[in-house]
Amino acid sequence: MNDQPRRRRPQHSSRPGSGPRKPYRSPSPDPVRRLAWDALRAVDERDAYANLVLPALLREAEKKGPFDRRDAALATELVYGTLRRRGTYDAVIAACVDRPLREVDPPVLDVLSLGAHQLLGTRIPTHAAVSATVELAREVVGDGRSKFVNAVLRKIAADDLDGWLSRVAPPYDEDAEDHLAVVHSHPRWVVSALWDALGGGRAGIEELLTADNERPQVTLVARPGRSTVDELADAVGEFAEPGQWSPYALRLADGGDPAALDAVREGRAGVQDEGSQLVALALAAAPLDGPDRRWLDACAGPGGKAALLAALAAGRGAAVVASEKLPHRARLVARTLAGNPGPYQVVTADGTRPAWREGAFDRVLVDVPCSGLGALRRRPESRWRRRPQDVAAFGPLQRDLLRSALRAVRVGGVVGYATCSPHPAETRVVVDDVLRGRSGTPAAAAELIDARPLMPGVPDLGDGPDVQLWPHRHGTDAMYLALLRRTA
Ligand SMILES: C[S@@+](CC[C@H](N)C(=O)[O-])C[C@H]1O[C@@H](n2cnc3c(N)ncnc32)[C@H](O)[C@@H]1O
Repeated sequence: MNDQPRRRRPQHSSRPGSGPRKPYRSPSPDPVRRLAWDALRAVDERDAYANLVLPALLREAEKKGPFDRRDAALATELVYGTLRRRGTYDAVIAACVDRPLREVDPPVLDVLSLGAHQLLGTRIPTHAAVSATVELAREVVGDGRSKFVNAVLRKIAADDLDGWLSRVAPPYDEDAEDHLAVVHSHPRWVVSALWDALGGGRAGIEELLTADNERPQVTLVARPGRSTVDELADAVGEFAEPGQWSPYALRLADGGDPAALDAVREGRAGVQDEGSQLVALALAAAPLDGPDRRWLDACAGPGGKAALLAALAAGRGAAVVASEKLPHRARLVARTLAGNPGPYQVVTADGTRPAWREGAFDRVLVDVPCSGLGALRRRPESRWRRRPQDVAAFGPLQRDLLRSALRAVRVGGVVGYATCSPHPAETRVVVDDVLRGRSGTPAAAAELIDARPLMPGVPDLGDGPDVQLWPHRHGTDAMYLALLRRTA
C-alpha cells in the first residue's frame, strides 16, 4: 500500500494581465506512471522480467531527473502490485467492460490494470488515481481511448476491493479454488497445485496465497570469514533487522539499499533469501565420515548458494567446484564467487554429462531447475507465465541431475537435492523415483538423511526426513531439501 503521490500536476496559470498569454499545453504526464506502464508493456510484450526491466528503467529515469527515491518506490509498488494482483484486477475490469477482455487492446488493458491497482490496492486518492491514469492513457493510447479508460476507471472507483471481490469471485462454498484464485490473484491451477502440496484446510492455503502477494523483505547473507552480521548491521544502521533462522542473515527494513553497502559491492556479503541460506547450511552441516575436502554445486547459476558453500568450505580447508550449464550464468557464478578466500573453480558444464570423475566429491548440491512455484513473491509475473505442464516438463531433467549428483559423490558422501518449488512432482516424487529406480533406471544406492536437525531452531519443517519451507510459516521462499547419503 502506498501514500498518495507527491508529484503534482503542473499548474497552468492564465490569470488576465499576468503577462503575455502562453499557448495551452496539456499537463505533462506523470513520469512515475509512465515508467510503470513502460515496465508493464515490456513484461507483456517482450516477456521481460520485472525485476530486470524495472531497475534499468529506474536508472534511466534518475539520470534524466528529476526522479527521486520516493518516485522510484512508488513506481516499484505500481509495477509489482499491478502484476501480482492482475488476476483480481482482470476480473474487476471484465465486469466493467462490455466485451471479453481479450478484445481489449493490451496497451489499454495495462493502463486499466495500473488504474485498478491505484484505486483498489493503494491509498492514492480516487481523483488523483483516475486523473493521472487518464492523462497517461491520453499520452500512450490516444485521446479516443482515454475516454474509454476514464469511463471504466469511474466504474471501478464506485466500490472498494472487498465490495468488488464479493461481486466477482464465486462463493467459496460453490467453487473453493476459483474463489481463492480471484480473491488472492493466482491462476486456478497454481492454487490447486499449492494446496495439494500444502494439504490442510482453507486457513493454511489462504495464508500461503496471502504471503505470495506480499513483497518479501530483502535479506542479506554475511558470507562467513568474509564479513559478519555485525559489520552489515553497522553499515545498514536503522534499516537493520535480525535474520530469523540463519546465523548469517540480516534483514533490511523498507528503505535499506543493499547496493549501497561496501560488503555487498565487494562480494563479501550478498542478497539471499534465508531459505536458500538454510539449504546451503544444512548440506554443509550434514554428518560425514571420512574426508571432507571437495564440494560440488552442480547447478550453481547465479551463484548464491555456491558462494555461501564456498565461504563455509574455505573455513574448513575444503575446495568448491561451482558448475553451471549456461555460459552467461556461469559468468554470474564467477562474479559472485570472486574473492572467495579458499580454493574454488567455476566450470561451464552440463550436470547430466559430468566433467568430473565418479565419486570425486564429498558433498554435492543439486539445486535443480524447477517451476519456481515457491518463489512467486519474488517474481510477480511468473505465476501468469507458468503453465501446468511446466511442472511435469522439468521432471526428467530433475531425475537425471539427481542421479548424476549421486554418481558424483563418493560412497558415504552427501547429496542435497533442492528446489524452489514445493510441488510434490518436483520434490518427493523425484527423490522417491530415483531411490526406487522407477522409470526404467536402476535404484540409486543411497539413503535419506533426516534434514530437520540440520536446520536448528526452525519449526514446522514437516514429517521428515526431507524438509519443506513455506513463505507463510517461515517467511522464506518455499524451498525444498532432501539429503541423501550414497551407500554403495
Ligand atoms: C535453481 S537454479 C540454481 C540456483 C543457484 N543454486 C543459486 O543459489 O544461485 C538452477 C540452475 O541450473 C542450471 N541448469 C539447468 N540445466 C542444467 C544442467 N543440465 N546442468 C547444469 N546446470 C543446469 C540453470 O541454468 C540454473 O542456473
